[in-house]
Amino acid sequence: MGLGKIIHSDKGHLLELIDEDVQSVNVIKTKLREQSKEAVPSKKRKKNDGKSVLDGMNEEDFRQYNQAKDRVREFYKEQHEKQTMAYNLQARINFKTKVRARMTVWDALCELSKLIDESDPDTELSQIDHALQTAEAIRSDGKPRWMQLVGLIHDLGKILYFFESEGQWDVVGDTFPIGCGFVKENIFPEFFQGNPDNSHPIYSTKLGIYEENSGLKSVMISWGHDEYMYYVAKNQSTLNEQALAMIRYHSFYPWHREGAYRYLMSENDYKMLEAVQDFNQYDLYSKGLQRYDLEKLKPYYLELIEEFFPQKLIEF
Ligand SMILES: O[C@H]1[C@H](O)[C@@H](O)[C@H](O)[C@@H](O)[C@H]1O
Ligand SMILES: [Fe+2]
Repeated sequence: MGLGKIIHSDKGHLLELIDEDVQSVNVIKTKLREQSKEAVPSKKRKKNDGKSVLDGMNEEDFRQYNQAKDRVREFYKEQHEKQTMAYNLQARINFKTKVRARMTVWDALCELSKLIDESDPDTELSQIDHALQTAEAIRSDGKPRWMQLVGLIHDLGKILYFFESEGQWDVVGDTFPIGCGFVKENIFPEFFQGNPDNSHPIYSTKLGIYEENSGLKSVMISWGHDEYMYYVAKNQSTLNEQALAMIRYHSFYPWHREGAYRYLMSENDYKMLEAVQDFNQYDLYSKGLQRYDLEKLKPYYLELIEEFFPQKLIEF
């Protein structure tokens, strides 16, 4: 066992050949998690009204950034330093002025099998596994079909990595607002010291370029898979407002988990917050669950995609 088959190149972690090695690492990790669950009775995930496949997952087994590997720290140093207003404006211009690919949602999802997220301390599986785990957890809990689809595609924007990203720092990781002061509720807040916006006369103030409670709709959130996929889905699917909020804000942990940036929120954002928090449990705690067989699940999810994406070929 080892990471011999993961290629570390300037393109980041590419998963080559088969990912059997990675699978076995994850099997061991899951077993260890289960053992430690038995040994130490600790903070179990809060339950909803009914039973959930996530019941019993241990919150403290996830997002332990103080124990995270160097790759995660290094990732966030780069991300926090390079996500500037100037970069974000340019990224949006690039996005709007061209179509990177025309393909089906399913084919795009399959691309994710080549990507391991460097920013994530909780999974070393490829992103297609994570997509299926999230969608299947939502489906097993009997949630609506639109939410199952969100589970499947919430991280689909990570294909940006194969088009025109500068690395993983402008694709993955937790997100935060640009154009106003960075706050301590972000992970590794100390790394913002190296961001030029941190000493900008306006961007470094609490509200920055925004008006109090003017709503997250008008807030620029750091560019990456969430913003990108939000625009793709908003323009080309019939997904509802909650679904689009789940896609846009699911990595905005300082907001949905740590309670920060309330001063930017509108009334309506509180409704969105509830939806995003509901979604987050599936996104985060399903990482400890089993892997699924893509081919077996394909017919179910093809139908689901068709239901909400009227065109077969999507402009990415
Ligand atoms: O939504 C998640 C979350 O923010 C994780 O912390 C991050 O590592 C992933 O890249 C992202 O997809
Ligand atoms: Fe994500």
